[in-house]
Amino acid sequence: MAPSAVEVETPVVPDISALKLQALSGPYKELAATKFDADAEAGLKGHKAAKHPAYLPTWDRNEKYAPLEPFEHTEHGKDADLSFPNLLPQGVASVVDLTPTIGTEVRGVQLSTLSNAGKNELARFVAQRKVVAFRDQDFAELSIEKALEYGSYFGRHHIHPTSGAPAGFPEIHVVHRGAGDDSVDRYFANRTSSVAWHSDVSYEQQPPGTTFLYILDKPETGGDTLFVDAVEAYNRLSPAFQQRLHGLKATHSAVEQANASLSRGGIKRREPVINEHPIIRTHPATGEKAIYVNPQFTRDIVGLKKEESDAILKFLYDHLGFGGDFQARVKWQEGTVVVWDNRVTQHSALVDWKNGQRRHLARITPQAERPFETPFEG
Ligand SMILES: O=C(O)CCC(=O)C(=O)O
Ligand SMILES: [Fe+2]
Repeated sequence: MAPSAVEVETPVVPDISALKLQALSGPYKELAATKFDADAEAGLKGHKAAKHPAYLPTWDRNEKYAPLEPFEHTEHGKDADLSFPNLLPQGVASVVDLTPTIGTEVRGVQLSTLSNAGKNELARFVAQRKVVAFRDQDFAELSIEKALEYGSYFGRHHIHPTSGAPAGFPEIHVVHRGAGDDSVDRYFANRTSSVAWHSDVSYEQQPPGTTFLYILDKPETGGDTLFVDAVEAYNRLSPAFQQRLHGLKATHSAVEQANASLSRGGIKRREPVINEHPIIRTHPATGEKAIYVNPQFTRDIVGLKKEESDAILKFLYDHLGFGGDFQARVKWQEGTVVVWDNRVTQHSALVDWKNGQRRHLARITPQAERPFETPFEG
C-alpha cells in the first residue's frame, strides 16, 4: 500500500543550525546552505540555548555502515520475577495505570540504579504494560556513554539510517525541533495533522524491542506522544478475521525514508533494506500476539493482489489509529523517561506546540529478535 506519509519515521526536519556544514561537500553543501540557512539564522537568534547541547543532532555525511548482520537476541523479560520486587518495591514505587491495557506512570524509582534483576523486570513490565512513563529520572544527566551502556543490556544498539545523532554517538536517535524557528507552523503548511503511527524501524530484520525515549528540553505544553496497544487491537478482532491474518507476511521498506532524507539534504548511513515480517507476531516473553503492520513502513501483504492488500492494510491502520479505547497519551515532564515495547505497540509524536519552543529528546533503541508468529489459538 502506498505509505500515508513516506518521509520519515519521526516528523523531524534536519536542523541545519546544528548540522555540521563543514562535514558536507559539493551539491549537498549548496542544498543545505540554500534550503536551511534561514532556519539556522532564526534558530540562533530566536531561542534560549539548548539545555543539553551534547545531545544536539548532527548529520555526518561521511558516516557509512555495512548492512546489519543477524545477531542472537536475549530476551531478559523471560527471566523476570513477575512480582517485580526490584523494579517496583512495595511502599517505594508509586504505580498508576493510565488505561486498563496500555500505559503506566511510575514514580519513586530510579531506572539508572537498577540491578540486572531489576532490568529483567523492567523489560517484562514494559512488555505487559506496553508503555511506561518513569518520572523524575536522572537519565538525561548521565553521560551519553553511561546511558548507552545501560541500554546495551536490552539488545544491540540500532544505528538509525537517517536520523540526527549527537556528535560521535550514532547509536542515539535524536528528536529535535523548533528551537526559535517556525518549523511547527511550517510543518502544517501542507499537512492537516502530525499523527504518523509507526513501530520504529520495522523494516529491519530484527527490529527494536524495549525502547527508551527521554526528554531533554520540552515546550511549555504540547508535544505529547501517542501510543497504541497492538495486542489489544489484535484481541478486538473477530476470531475469523484473526485466523485469516495468521500465516500472512507483509513487506516493510526503508527505501522511502532513505530517499526522503536524501531529497531534503539529509544522510543515508546504510543502504535501505526491505524485510518480510508476519502480520501477527508473538511476544517472546508474554506470548501475546500483536498486529505488526504500520502505515510508515509496511508496503504490501505477500501473496495478495494489490487491491486486496491495500484494503486489508487500510482496515488495520484505521483500526489501530482510531482505537482510542486501546491507546494512551504520554505527557512529558522534565526528567521523564518513557520505555515502550516496540514489538507490541505503535506510537506517534504530536507537533502541536507553540512555534519557536524547543522540543528535544533522545532515543536508545536496542534491537530484539526477528519477528515470529505462533499458531492461531481461537
Ligand atoms: O517525538 C516523539 O514523541 C516520538 C518520536 C518517535 O517516533 C521516536 O523517537 O521513535
Ligand atoms: Fe518512533
